[in-house]
Amino acid sequence: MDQTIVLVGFMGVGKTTIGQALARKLDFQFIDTDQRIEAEMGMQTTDIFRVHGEAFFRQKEKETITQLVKKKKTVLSLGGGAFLQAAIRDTCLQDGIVICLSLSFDGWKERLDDLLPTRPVLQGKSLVEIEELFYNRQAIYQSHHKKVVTDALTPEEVADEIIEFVLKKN
Ligand SMILES: Nc1ncnc2c1ncn2[C@@H]1O[C@H](COP(=O)(O)OP(=O)(O)O)[C@@H](O)[C@H]1O
Ligand SMILES: O=C(O)C1=C[C@@H](OP(=O)(O)O)[C@@H](O)[C@H](O)C1
Ligand SMILES: [Mg+2]
Repeated sequence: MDQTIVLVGFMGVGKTTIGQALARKLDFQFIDTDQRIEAEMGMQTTDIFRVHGEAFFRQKEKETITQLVKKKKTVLSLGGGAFLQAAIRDTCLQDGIVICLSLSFDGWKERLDDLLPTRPVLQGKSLVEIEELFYNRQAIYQSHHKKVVTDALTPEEVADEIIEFVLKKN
């Protein structure tokens, strides 16, 4: 099993945290596409959105993911908006094993205060608007090979469930 494992799901669900645990357990390279874009631009995501705009970020996201998904023995954690683009969904489903991380809105709400400062998409929105975004976004995450509900699991346990799936699949 050497295919790239792609983690998708709404912001704050745990893609970056679980991706790191998963890569360590599999001895795969870990790449977070937001961190990759931030390093390349020398700016935080929030500043990229503010200075260059969301369309610019989405274009960078597409270029970055299209290239990285071709790698082997890699865990690729995407940003929560990446699957808005059909081209990203298609390339990830074709070249990678796509794992959708899912969390209830009640569970997610507990993380809101931690997420607000670093997630530009949440800024200036009321809780009702955020809840609407949470549910509206769910449709794009239905493109996957496997879904893991993470509410009652630690990052390590989620990683173990993903490993069980990918080993069975191959
Ligand atoms: N399974 C989990 N249980 C509890 N907290 C978690 C879990 N996964 C992630 N977190 C916490 O949720 C927050 C967002 O995690 P992060 O990995 O940045 O999400 P994402 O990359 O999907 O936006 C962090 O504070 C992280 O520690
Ligand atoms: O959902 C989104 O549109 C975004 C999610 C973020 O990543 P996380 O899902 O890792 O928070 C990051 O890519 C950017 O702030 C936009
Ligand atoms: Mg992340």
